[in-house]
Amino acid sequence: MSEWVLPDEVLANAPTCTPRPHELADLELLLTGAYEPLTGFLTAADVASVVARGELADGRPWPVPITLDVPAELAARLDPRAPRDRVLVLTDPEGAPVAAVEVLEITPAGPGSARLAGPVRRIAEPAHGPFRKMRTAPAVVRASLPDGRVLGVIAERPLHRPQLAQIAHTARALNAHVLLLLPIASAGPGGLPAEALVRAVLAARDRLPRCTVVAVPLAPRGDEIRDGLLRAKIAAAYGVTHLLSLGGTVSSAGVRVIVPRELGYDIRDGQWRPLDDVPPRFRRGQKTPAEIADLLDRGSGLPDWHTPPAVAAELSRSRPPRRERGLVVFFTGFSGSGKSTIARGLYDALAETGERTVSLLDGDVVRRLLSAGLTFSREDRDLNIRRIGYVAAEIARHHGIAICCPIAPYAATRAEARAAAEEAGGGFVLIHVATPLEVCERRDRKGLYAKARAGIIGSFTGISDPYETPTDADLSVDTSEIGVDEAVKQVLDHLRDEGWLDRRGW
Ligand SMILES: Nc1ncnc2c1ncn2[C@@H]1O[C@H](COP(=O)(O)OS(=O)(=O)O)[C@@H](OP(=O)(O)O)[C@H]1O
Ligand SMILES: Nc1ncnc2c1ncn2[C@@H]1O[C@H](COP(=O)(O)OP(=O)(O)O)[C@@H](O)[C@H]1O
Repeated sequence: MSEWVLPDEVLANAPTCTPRPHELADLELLLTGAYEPLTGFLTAADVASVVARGELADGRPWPVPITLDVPAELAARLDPRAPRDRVLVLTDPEGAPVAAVEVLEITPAGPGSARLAGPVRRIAEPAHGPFRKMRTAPAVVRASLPDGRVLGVIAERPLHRPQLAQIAHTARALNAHVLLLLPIASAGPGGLPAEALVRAVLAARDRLPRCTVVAVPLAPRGDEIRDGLLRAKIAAAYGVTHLLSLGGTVSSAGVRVIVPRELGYDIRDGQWRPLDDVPPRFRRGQKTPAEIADLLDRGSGLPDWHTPPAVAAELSRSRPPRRERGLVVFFTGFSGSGKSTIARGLYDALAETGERTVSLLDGDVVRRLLSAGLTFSREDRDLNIRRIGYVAAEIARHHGIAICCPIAPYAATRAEARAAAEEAGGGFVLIHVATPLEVCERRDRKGLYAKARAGIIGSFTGISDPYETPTDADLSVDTSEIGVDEAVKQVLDHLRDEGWLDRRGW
């Protein structure tokens, strides 16, 4: 790492900041040497050069900008020209100091934000984070590897039988030691939490050749090619000579990339072998991630021929069947469209079966208690929906069903409610009660449309205030030509079809 030495009083008086999760992950990779040759966050010249040419300003190849953005008012307290006033202490989310950055450059980075560049130095070993003992530094890993070839495998998804066969075959063919790299910085594809991914991969360990396992705080940045190059660079830092590509793009950056042949399951003898070697009528293919997710959601279990039972058990523990998971049923639509009426019908049906605990976050009750005092301005409507979304997500976290029926006119806030439920491990079913405005206005149960037309009440949804029609509704119900029972039935059928409820009738 860097050579500079800081007096304690400089550190003690330095401002502090908790970087965002992906910046903390980058920080750890900088500190452990996994980002060799980088020693700190990149300067603007380096960033421009990396973006334009995939190399640092001095010409050394580097695929991805590694940057640190902080609030502008914090940056204003730093002076890159004054050695005693240019140190920023970086803390973990609990506020414990982890590292110091010697800020040599400050550039604007969008409204209210500044980008800092400069070398980093470790202050204390990080104390928290799952699988900490597996986060061995690259130099330590390299020293522990046997001589000869090292086959790197970046396990971004759980390892099923075909991948296990590919790893075993390639390791044998190359006569290589296997180094399994487990990305742990963010949830994996399909929302599988990083800890669950690690458990699922480790559940297959007895089916792997002898191997070294390392957890790496590596998160994708969304650019497949550059992400692939970064993965290869990091793998090389850990001592990998050959990298097995298991689906994600892996580009060569000093290591040989092996793209294995696709395998098929041969039902004649229960072996996985190259697809072309198995006649189609005896062949079963690998399941796609979407098919695997669907089997788990329905609670059907993953078949033994495809997935070792220990891996399947770990996966169904982290992604239980939908009928056991929490759920938010979120109705949206104009006033008078039928949201509350259908929601109450759904509530009664679920209460009758006793299958799940159900909470109805009734619009009137919400506005009287949870959101008392809020108006119908955009800000207050958004806050109202955020509060509903928060409570509903907590209900889902504890495996209950929450039924919500606000107008929720803005797509972005509905998306926030969906994200909150999913983050809590629950499902989110958005039901657009798509009854046309004219029908709602004709019903005018509370006389509010008449008042809105007369201008007695302002900002009325559909009349003098916007309603963003959902483009992401899971179900749409128009109540203008069906009765209440039929509307409730459509919702129940959908929830049953999608596996959220038992098929048992009532
Ligand atoms: N300006 C204005 N715009 C829309 N609605 C109004 C307004 N003023 C009062 N009401 C009554 O409040 C109910 C909507 O409240 P919500 O909490 O569902 O609205 S929002 O989701 O926060 O937009 C809604 O009740 P429902 O008919 O049950 O939807 C209206 O009766
Ligand atoms: N199929 C249907 N589903 C729901 N409500 C219906 C249906 N057909 C007619 N209605 C009537 O429409 C009105 C809907 O009002 P409400 O449920 O309070 O709407 P919202 O909660 O969307 O404001 C009620 O008077 C209800 O009886």
